[in-house]
Amino acid sequence: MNLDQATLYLVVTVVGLLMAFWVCFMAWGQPLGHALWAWALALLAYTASHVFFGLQDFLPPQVFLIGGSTAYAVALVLMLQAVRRFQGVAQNGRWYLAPLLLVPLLYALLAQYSTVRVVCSSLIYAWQIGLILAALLDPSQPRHGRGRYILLGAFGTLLLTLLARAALALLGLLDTQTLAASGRGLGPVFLISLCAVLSITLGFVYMTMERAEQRNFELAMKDMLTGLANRRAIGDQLLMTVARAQRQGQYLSVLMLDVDHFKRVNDNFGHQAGDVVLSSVAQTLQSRLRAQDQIGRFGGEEFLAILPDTSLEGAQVLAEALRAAVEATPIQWGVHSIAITISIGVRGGAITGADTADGLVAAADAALYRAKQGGRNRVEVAQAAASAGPDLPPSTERISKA
Ligand SMILES: Nc1nc2c(ncn2[C@@H]2O[C@H](COP(=O)(O)OP(=O)(O)OP(=O)(O)O)[C@@H](O)[C@H]2O)c(=O)[nH]1
Repeated sequence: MNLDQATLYLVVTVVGLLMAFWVCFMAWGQPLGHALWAWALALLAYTASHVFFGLQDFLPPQVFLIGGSTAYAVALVLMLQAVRRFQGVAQNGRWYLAPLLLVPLLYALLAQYSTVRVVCSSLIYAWQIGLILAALLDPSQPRHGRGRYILLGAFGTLLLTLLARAALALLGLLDTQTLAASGRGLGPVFLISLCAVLSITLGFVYMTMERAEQRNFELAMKDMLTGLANRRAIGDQLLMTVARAQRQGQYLSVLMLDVDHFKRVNDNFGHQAGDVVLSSVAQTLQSRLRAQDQIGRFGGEEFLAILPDTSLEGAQVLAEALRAAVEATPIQWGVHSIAITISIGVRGGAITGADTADGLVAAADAALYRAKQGGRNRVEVAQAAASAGPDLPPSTERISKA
């Protein structure tokens, strides 16, 4: 492919600088350790490598080849760092920095062996990209997100291009002498490299935005202390589940759970201990629910569990199991073992068209109230009339007003 080299390098340089500028713009206001800053630096190094090659008519061959190749290795090191910073994980060992030494040495020491240099440099870059791909495929990291797939595709293409370059050079199908003397003939490689760098930058920015969106969603819907759904999220969930149960004529049970004498925990051991107790109780409860069940923090030390397709008897058995599990799991706080119990109100069974989310919660709440009155650490079932409301607690519109 005959491409005007000067134009190509100019395009790559301008596009590289523009992308670096936009990534800096997005990173503005973030701490310097933020992944976007590392990515912006990577783009600058990538651009610098093409500036070196673009100045090939004005620089001695050794200078533009060593400078350009080393800057490219720097760009890949920084991209790996950016991915690891994004993941909040440190890269193991220091081996990933080796190309910063190997590449210039390769070009300085093996000046006359152009084929060896092209093959070795391609393999070194391919190894660097392999490290980035391994980081992206790290099983300890979340495996979803379209940005990650864009990065995998683009880095994968780049890796195959470099391996093909090494293979062609080895087979004598690439004129490495001309490459070494002038850098000419690199056109197709740089064109693919430009497309790949555009794609991976798009993928990286997209990945960052996806995570910001996910964090915002979690902030809006999750209780930060316990990690459970917050009141709004569990309320929304209940509205949807009630509508579905009514449509499909299914059972639906609701549990209202409240930690007994929680104020004493705060008073005796401090607020921090109270927080630990709450998150530990939340974990115990959640670990005993089925996948289809939902639980959320409804108030200070109060939890709401939604049990779709569950009869009253089933809900009673589960409530008793939850009560026993919390009682059997004292919470360690320094040298203290804090014994915790919960009281549970159950509203279970068939749902009619007249039932509402507020009504179910109010009925479970009334049953909880009786469990507290009855001595705590017990399960009480809502009476049939409870949802009509004779002995309901003051606020009976706890979902629709949430
Ligand atoms: N540590 C901590 N305490 C909380 C949190 N939210 C609410 N509380 C406290 O929970 C306590 C609830 O006290 P009460 O409503 O009297 O209930 P209780 O002591 O559990 O008594 P019963 O429910 O009647 O058994 C209050 O002291 C609140 O300050 C929280 O997020 N962290």
